Amino acid sequence: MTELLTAAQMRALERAEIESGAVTGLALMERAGQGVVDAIFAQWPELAAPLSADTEEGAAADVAQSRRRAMVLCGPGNNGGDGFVIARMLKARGWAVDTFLYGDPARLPPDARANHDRWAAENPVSLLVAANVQRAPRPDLIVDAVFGIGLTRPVPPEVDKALAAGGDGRAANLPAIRRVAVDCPSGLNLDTGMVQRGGGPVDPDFGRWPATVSMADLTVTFHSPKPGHYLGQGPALCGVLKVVDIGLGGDALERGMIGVPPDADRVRLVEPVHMGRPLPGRIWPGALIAKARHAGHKYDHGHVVVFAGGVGRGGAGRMAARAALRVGAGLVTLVCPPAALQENACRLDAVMLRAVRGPEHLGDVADDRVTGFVIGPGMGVSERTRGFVRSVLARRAGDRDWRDPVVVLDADGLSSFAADPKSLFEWTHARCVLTPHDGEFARLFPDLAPSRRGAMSKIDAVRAAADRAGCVILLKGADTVIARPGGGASLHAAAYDRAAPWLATAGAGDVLAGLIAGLSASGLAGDLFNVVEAAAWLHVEAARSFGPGLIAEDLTEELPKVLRGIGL
Ligand SMILES: NC(=O)C1=CN([C@@H]2O[C@H](COP(=O)(O)OP(=O)(O)OC[C@H]3O[C@@H](n4cnc5c(N)ncnc54)[C@H](O)[C@@H]3O)[C@@H](O)[C@H]2O)[C@@H](O)CC1
Ligand SMILES: [K+]
Repeated sequence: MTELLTAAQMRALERAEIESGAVTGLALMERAGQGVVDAIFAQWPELAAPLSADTEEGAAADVAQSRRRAMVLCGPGNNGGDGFVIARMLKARGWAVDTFLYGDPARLPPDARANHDRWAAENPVSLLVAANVQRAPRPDLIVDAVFGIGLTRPVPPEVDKALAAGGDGRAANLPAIRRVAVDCPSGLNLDTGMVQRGGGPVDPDFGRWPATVSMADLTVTFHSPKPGHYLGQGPALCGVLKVVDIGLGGDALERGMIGVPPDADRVRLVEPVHMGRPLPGRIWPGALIAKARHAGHKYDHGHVVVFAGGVGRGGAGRMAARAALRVGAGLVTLVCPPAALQENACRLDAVMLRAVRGPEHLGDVADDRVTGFVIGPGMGVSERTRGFVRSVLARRAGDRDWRDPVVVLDADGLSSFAADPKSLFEWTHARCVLTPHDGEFARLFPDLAPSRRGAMSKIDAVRAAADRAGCVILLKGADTVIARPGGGASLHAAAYDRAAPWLATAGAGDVLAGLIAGLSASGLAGDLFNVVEAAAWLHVEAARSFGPGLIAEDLTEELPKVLRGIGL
């Protein structure tokens, strides 16, 4: 899986490399600039040719001259330094380049200053304000090198206006201006994926500090992607994301990345990739699917018990149960209130069915061979639900360690504790997985909800929640974050070429809960955190495989195809 580095980790890596004498900051900046230029021509090969009046694009632009033109917008830090390298390289390829700088050249950091001075010795540099940008000739390409990982506060209105002025589509009949962002579209926080909304002065044109960022068509980042490329607004703003190698070390970073949970201070992207290379699916996530590796009795693959709601509310539980069975649990039992027995009996075959009156009767149906529970979907917010949750969480290790059942708590199993989350956390344990969506998360961890957590990233919020609950937490979303107590975290992004918009459908979360329970049910399953990662990946893979028109039931039925597709 790919390591995601925070701004601080990226800086530390760069500093260590420079201090070791392996490379200079100036050399890194040169490689960064080269990487962006290479990525531009890889993305838009047509830009490598001079603009010609013979082409449709050239005719539309009514070209006065055939030279391609770039507008390079530079900021006050090393991101701006990259911009001056890119300006020089494009000019060397025959481009006309207009450069703009926000801030005082004398205050640029040394490497950026060196590249600015080298450029400014032969070329004019204008102040980065909207009026100057608007006056400049229309470019083929805008390079946004204003702020990168060094962004510390909202983008000032004058810079925001200047950034917007560059791409305001002045002539609607002209071909689009391509926009490349260096490290990130300026204003995007790469630790959080958020565009900071300021509480600062009111600008007459923009109102309060603008919370907009000009979207890029292509974003080129260095060494490793950052969490903000995948979290929150990141994917919508970055366009296509390219990561370029600038020769920083860090091979050791992926130590132990397969089969073990991430280090406490690390975040990784859940994907079948190791050290930058694709992994065969049968190795990951295939190796975590016990049934694919070991023959055995149905009990060897675990027994999952899923709780269903009352009359007319059983669909969620049934979908979770079927998903658990499909993904490999040896047997699955749905338990429901007696009144709902007939309804469920009409809908189930391979999934077994038992009626249970209340928590005190749970022992009648769930013996110590039960290896996993799913509790919450469709159950309703009630004292009855709380009672079942407590009685399930109280069942700890049987005679064999692996019989220590995994408990997946979702939906009403979580919301039932909104009034007193602490009374849930007294019971949650290391074999427990909470799978809230944003609303359920806010109910259990109000101080960690987006509206209250301030500058804290979603990843750090889920880490704090996992510490508090003492168990694995998966916070659902297009940017799904998984964290465990102690700090290790993963991000699963249904974004870029893994976008899965059809997954935003009722019941999809119930299927995910079932997948987690089904995958972890076997005594041969891997570490629980890794299994949760695999479930999140398979869930999105099934959605992508089915495609448009997906509803939750389809996820489970698509799973065999996905499993075959990864080589099982
Ligand atoms: N760290 C690394 O390993 C490398 C970094 N490189 C480039 O350097 C960048 C990081 O450089 P820096 O750390 O200098 O950071 P930036 O260039 O992103 O920005 C820092 C500067 O912007 C100012 N600033 C931040 N937010 C502001 C705001 N809202 N309004 C006005 N000013 C604001 C800061 O005071 C500082 O002067 C990366 O994004 C990347 O483009 C590359 O050259 C290659 C290697
Ligand atoms: K930028």
